[in-house]
Amino acid sequence: MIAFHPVEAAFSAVECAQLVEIARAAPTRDAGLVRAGRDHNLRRADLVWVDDLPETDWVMDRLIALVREANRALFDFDLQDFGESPQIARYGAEREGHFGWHSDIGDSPLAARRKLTLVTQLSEDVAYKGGTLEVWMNANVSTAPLKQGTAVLFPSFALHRVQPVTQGERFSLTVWAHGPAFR
Ligand SMILES: O=C(O)CCC(=O)C(=O)O
Ligand SMILES: [Fe+2]
Repeated sequence: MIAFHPVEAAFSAVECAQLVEIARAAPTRDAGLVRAGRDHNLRRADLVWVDDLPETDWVMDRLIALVREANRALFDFDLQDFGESPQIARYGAEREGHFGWHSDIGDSPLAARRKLTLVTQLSEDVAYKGGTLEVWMNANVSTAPLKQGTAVLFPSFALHRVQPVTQGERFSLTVWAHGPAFR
């Protein structure tokens, strides 16, 4: 089983910058978790849902193509739909934005069907300190490349975390692909 799969230049630098600007202009929600209730010790981030943002249809098209290709080449999961809006998260140093160890599979009917997670680095690596995304599988913890525009895909059941941002701010774009239970 593959721990995670990086895809370089999933989005161009110009596209990443554009998404960050659109997200900045939108009203944010405090990060909720897959289970109802908010635990700021577990996650501190500002969230916007891409479906709520203007002129972002191309984003979903790109994400679908990326997931399709990686799934065909590597994971071979039975995926059926993208039932949730992609999200853009901002982790800021002003409150040590972070996300502790978690799996993306949750209790709600939608979160329970998550099978593949894709996360794209929208910020330049020099824009922040800390903020590394780490994925724990097969007894190894792997760090996602920091390069702007690089995406990583991993099974949604894999434990992962975002280390606290200690300087600057980090933006990421996350989407989940859904399907029937593993069997
Ligand atoms: O921002 C990230 O790098 C990861 C986001 C994440 O794990 C999530 O939204 O479930
Ligand atoms: Fe996650």
